[in-house]
Amino acid sequence: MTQLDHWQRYQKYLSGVPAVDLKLDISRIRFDDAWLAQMEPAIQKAYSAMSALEAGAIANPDEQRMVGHYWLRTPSLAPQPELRAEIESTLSAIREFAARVHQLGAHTDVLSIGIGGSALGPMFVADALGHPATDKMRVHFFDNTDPEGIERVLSGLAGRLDKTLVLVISKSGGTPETYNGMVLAESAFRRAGLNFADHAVAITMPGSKLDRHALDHKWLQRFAMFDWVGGRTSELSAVGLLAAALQGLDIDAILAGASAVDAQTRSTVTAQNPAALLALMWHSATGGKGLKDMVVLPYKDRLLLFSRYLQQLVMESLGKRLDLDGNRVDQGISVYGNKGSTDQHAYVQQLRDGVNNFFMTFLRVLEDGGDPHEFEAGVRAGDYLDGFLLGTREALDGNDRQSITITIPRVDATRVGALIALFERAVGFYASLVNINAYHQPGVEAGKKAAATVLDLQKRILLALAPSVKSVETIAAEAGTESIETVFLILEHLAANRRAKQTPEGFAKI
Ligand SMILES: O=P(O)(O)OC[C@H]1O[C@](O)(CO)[C@@H](O)[C@@H]1O
Repeated sequence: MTQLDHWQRYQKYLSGVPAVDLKLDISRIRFDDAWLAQMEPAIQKAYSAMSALEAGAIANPDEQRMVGHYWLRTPSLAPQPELRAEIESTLSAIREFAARVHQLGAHTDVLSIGIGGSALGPMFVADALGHPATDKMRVHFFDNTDPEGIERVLSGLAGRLDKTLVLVISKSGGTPETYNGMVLAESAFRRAGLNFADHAVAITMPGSKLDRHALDHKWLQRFAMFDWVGGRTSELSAVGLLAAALQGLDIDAILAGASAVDAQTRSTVTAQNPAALLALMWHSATGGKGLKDMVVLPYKDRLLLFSRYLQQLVMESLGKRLDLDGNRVDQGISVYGNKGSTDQHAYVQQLRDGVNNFFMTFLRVLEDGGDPHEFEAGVRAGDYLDGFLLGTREALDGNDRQSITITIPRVDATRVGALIALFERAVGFYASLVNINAYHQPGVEAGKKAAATVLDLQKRILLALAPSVKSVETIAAEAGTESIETVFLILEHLAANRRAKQTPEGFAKI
């Protein structure tokens, strides 16, 4: 393809959301008009499915749930007046609560405890939009059950726990990692002579285990999560908005950015629908079978966590064994990436020259910000950054590596909302194209059950341990299992934590 061909193709397929100055360039994916025409009936079907979903259909058939994250930013679209009222009253409660906290000035820090969709969105938004000089409160996260990780965050809050507000976020209200984080936070407050309830806020479904705990212990406040919002699409519910409002971020602009993208991506004219084009490009690049990975490379430090956020949104939504008709399909698209140009000094070598098993999604931010220092005549740090992006895009293309480029003017609240909405809808469209349910996660449930089985086995192993050394095989038999390997691995962990004694012959009680 000549340089003139590139220019013409770029102009021909450029789309975007003018209301938020977002552009989508798909010209470096190798598709043609004939392929687009062939996909048109499938994408029209996806539009119909999406419109039914937005009208309140049971779009998650396995769990018999509506899927309503689009209503969060346009409550007037909610299919029932009670739902609209719930969204609006929760939003008002968030605004009022944050304003009150800021006004009282008693809290300087926020500790957000959650995992998966109850952490990745809040972490991404806090990092993308926060600034130490302007944030009204500092935000910290527990997003795991790693005791050392938790201790590290707590030590960063030492001396300020009395000024720390704790948000415990769990849609289900029963996620073990979040529960453990909550218990460890409670005990840190207790050790500091503080009443945890005076600092604690729950964000969960009404009636959940967490909701009952918060109610029983008279926590400061409870915010509702809705049954019809999935964890990975919950950033624009109380899950993400409360922490953002406390941090002092413009949550109305986040919602407006998302709403603007929603409005445009409801178009059934494919050339004017960037979310549909994105989904179609994923299909073209991966053969509709996940044959290539999605590498997400924002050339902007503030967007570093976007790829992590997208990892859950895309992979938990699209990674499915069965399609909607029950056929085995083993679907999904793998997502990874950090940021440019940093990653050019890490794995981009393989992308350019090695195995061609990916397509790139560049995120380009036009305004540089920061110090306009010129390193040489007319050349600033931001010129290097953009130059590296453009150069890498070209170099990859030159070696038959495909890419998509999304351009925004700056990383601000509007654009962050816009990016979230763009990818949420692209995921929904792609799921329709490959006929899967994007809104359940049966595989994760299996992992949770397996972990519970391991913990249960550990209890029996502890009972089987005695002062005299027993072989692993004996302990396994006494614990009532044939999984000798798992028994050994559990004992190895217990011994490393001085909860069992390991000898060459086996294990004993300490
Ligand atoms: O908000 P919850 O219910 O604690 O769930 C956290 C995460 O766990 C999952 O259910 C699966 O692990 C995610 O889908 C979800 O975002």
